Amino acid sequence: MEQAFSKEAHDAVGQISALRGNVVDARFSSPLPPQQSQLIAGSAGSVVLEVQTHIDQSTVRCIALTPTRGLGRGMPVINTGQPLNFPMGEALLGRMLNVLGEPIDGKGDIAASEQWPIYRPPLALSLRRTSSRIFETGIKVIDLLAPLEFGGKAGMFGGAGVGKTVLINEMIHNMATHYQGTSLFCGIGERIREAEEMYRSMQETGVIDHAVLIYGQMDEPPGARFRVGHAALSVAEYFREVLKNDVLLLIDNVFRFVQSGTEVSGLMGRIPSRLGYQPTLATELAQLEERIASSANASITSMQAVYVPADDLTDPAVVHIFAHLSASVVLSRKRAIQGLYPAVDPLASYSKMLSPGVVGERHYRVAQAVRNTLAEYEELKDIISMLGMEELSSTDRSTVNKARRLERFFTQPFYATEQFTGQPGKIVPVAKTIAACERILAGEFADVDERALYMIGALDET
Ligand SMILES: Nc1ncnc2c1ncn2[C@@H]1O[C@H](COP(=O)(O)OP(=O)(O)OP(=O)(O)O)[C@@H](O)[C@H]1O
Repeated sequence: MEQAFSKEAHDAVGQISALRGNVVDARFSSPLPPQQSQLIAGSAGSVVLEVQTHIDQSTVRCIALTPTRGLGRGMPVINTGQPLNFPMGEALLGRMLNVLGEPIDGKGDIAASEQWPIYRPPLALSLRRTSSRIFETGIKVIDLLAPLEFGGKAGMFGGAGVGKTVLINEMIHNMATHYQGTSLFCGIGERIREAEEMYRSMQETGVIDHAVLIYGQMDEPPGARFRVGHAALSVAEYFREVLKNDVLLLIDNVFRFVQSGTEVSGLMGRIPSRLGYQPTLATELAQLEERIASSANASITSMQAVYVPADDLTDPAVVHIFAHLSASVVLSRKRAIQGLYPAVDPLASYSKMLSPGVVGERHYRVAQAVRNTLAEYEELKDIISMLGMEELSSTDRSTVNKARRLERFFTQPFYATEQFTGQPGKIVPVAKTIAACERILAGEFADVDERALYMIGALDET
């Protein structure tokens, strides 16, 4: 039976009874620490453990949040009597922390105003607020075909190396110019180098003054990667509820959260479910995603990179993530290979905001026409590859002509890639994108070389 955290249990000392890598069993003679309790062990309490299950009347099984080097059987374990806590306060701004709330930017201690547990119940439905505002990104293809919801959850889906991280970095950059709230970046299980790069680029653009970065990267134990998302959510909730700031929560990468859950589940000896995923996948994901919500005080808008294993959009983890989002931007390898960056697949991407009531009649009409043209082109591709363009009717030829120009117009130079493309980034207001697409659809550029539309910003720059 689940017990509550209690003060009496505080400082109760147990003993390590078994140790297998990141899994530690500890025996207590006093009441067992409840699930999610934080235990400390090792010299100077350097090893942090979290209780996962009770395996019998006197033993708990824990997962380590820090490396377990130096631990051994018979060593003492101290029950802190509480779950993992994270420092909160304005002092977090401009800082980079790990899952335990320790600074990792070498800038000294953080003067926190209070400590919050990393697990908090999701906001009650009656307290949630939704809006039908659009979160404009300045990226043409996203704003037109998969507009993001202000206070909603958006996903950037893609296989390895198709541009998810670049896209998230670009959004961080674009927001610096027009977003007033706090940015919270949560790195889960990605490369350590990426954390460094992001910190540096945020310093350069000045975004860092309004940002908090929290990392559990690929070199950390699965327990740390599994819990870092919850720590970031508590910080987001603190900024929303206490400081009443709008929060932009960027997560790179949510798939790694699911994956760390799989590792933890395997370590705990649970029998895997479909494709080796943990049987608790849906619950674990919902516990994280459901906390991302907006209240009357302020909003949390989230953008999440989602790695798609083997480019398979039917992977169970990916399918579960899709279900939580109000906008899904799908990146395609085919487009990336053609150099059509950002490699957004216009037909697979989706947003529930794309309705006339939200974006307006004109935007909706243009987006539908663009989609139809691109879908027709997709269907004609087989015929073209077998018989050539000459065999197409003049109407079909005109469709292909427009679709190819639209595809090129949807490419866009990014600030995030400026160093290696040598091309300065461009932000395009959605109104200009709509007007440009109308002109392309009307056939105004039929005789213009399609390359003239490649990697430009707005049309008036050509
Ligand atoms: N908008 C873009 N413009 C030009 N090149 C790009 C763009 N987006 C991505 N690329 C190229 O693709 C590479 C991989 O991008 P990125 O690191 O964002 O991929 P990813 O999907 O996050 O990969 P991973 O899953 O491995 O983390 C970049 O280093 C760059 O060469």
